Amino acid sequence: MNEPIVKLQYINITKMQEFNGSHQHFEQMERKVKEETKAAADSTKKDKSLDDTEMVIEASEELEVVKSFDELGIREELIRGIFSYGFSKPSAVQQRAILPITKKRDVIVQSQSGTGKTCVFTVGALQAIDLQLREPQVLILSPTRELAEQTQKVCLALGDYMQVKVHCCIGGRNVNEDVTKLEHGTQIVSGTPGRVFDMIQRRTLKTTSIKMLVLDEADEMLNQGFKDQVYDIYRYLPYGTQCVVVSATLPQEILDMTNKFMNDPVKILVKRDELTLDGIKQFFVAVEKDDYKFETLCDLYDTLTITQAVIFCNKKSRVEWLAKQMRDANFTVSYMHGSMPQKERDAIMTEFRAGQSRVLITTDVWGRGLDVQQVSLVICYDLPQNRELYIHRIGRSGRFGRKGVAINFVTNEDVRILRDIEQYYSTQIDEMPMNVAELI
Ligand SMILES: Nc1ncnc2c1ncn2[C@@H]1O[C@H](COP(=O)(O)OP(=O)(O)OP(=O)(O)O)[C@@H](O)[C@H]1O
Repeated sequence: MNEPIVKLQYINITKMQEFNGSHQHFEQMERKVKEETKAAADSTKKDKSLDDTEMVIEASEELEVVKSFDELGIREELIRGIFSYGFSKPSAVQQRAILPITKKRDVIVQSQSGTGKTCVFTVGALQAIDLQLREPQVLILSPTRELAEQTQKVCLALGDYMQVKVHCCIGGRNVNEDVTKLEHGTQIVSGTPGRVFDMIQRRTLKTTSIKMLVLDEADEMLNQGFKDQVYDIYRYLPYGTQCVVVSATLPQEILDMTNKFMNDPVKILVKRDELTLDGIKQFFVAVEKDDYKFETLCDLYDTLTITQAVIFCNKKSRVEWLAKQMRDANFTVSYMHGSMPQKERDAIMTEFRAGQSRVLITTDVWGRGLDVQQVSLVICYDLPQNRELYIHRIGRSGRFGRKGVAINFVTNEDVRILRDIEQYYSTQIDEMPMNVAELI
């Protein structure tokens, strides 16, 4: 299908330009620099805008660019929620993608990791619901329980002034809790496909009033592991349900699949050679053999703890093994994977989000969507098993314009895989410099 592609390019506007070189503004500039230094030090502050980062977005049609949240035409209480959450200005993707969702169009939203896609669909969802109606009206599906929970929290925070009821419907939790919440006024459901489908089949989750389906991390949701479940759920939704599909990576075969359930969607896409962010520096360490990785990691421990770090392994058993090795060598690390009891997973997430643990060893259960702004270093102890995962893993650092560093441990056999990733995304992965700590 040949669709017109409108290319919108946003070039860096330097801070100096804002002041136009005028001496009268010197004091103002000095104040601004001071303010910015303070803001940079407070890395949890959420007032940065990705609008002044170079971004290339491709859209399937001319899109209105809405430069402020006020201009979106959304409900007053929602605007209040957005501002009190700390968002002052929409990012590039938010400026383009929220409006078509509020106009009830089907939308495919791709943008680099950490650029604010969650806000796009949560604002869309919160605007869509009828607050008088105490029934599920929006269903948001995510591939992991932690991500579904994070999304629920963002919905609740942005919808703080709307008295909205948002339920997180995920496996590993008591079914009775779902039953109570779903039967008592839930308006937005954020969940994982297995439990959501279970609740639909039990008729606990009523689908008759659902008007919007969001597939977050859509390429993962439409992959073999989840596809059938997602289609099963889709069959229960009312005809004409609006559909929003979101991810940092959307390979062509996934875009092709969306034709089956989307109606003339607005497509906001990013070319693969624009997908890696300049703010995330990518490196490799040549370790020759797998046996040498552990020592390399120990050498890097001080660097890991400068802020927070996530270390990715490809297998759960490997996560456990590595955590034990590190602990035996007297390093403090926490670890998490998908076969741990949910209570334990929750506790580890809470600890890591609070900064009480600084180094997390994990699998790709942590690869997608999870947002901890303090993470500035990602280590691929094992290289990821596909190209998409690489983008998602490194995107756990450098959130919303912050600096990030990704370090890949590469054995002789891995070199080819890393070069393939480098070529595929037209990006640069250099040998790790000695002063890597300074980049964090
Ligand atoms: N307009 C904004 N102003 C300030 N901070 C924002 C804004 N929008 C989003 N953020 C923050 O940016 C961070 C990244 O946002 P989010 O998790 O939505 O990214 P994402 O694009 O969904 O990433 P991923 O591809 O990894 O899922 C979050 O901490 C969020 O609170």
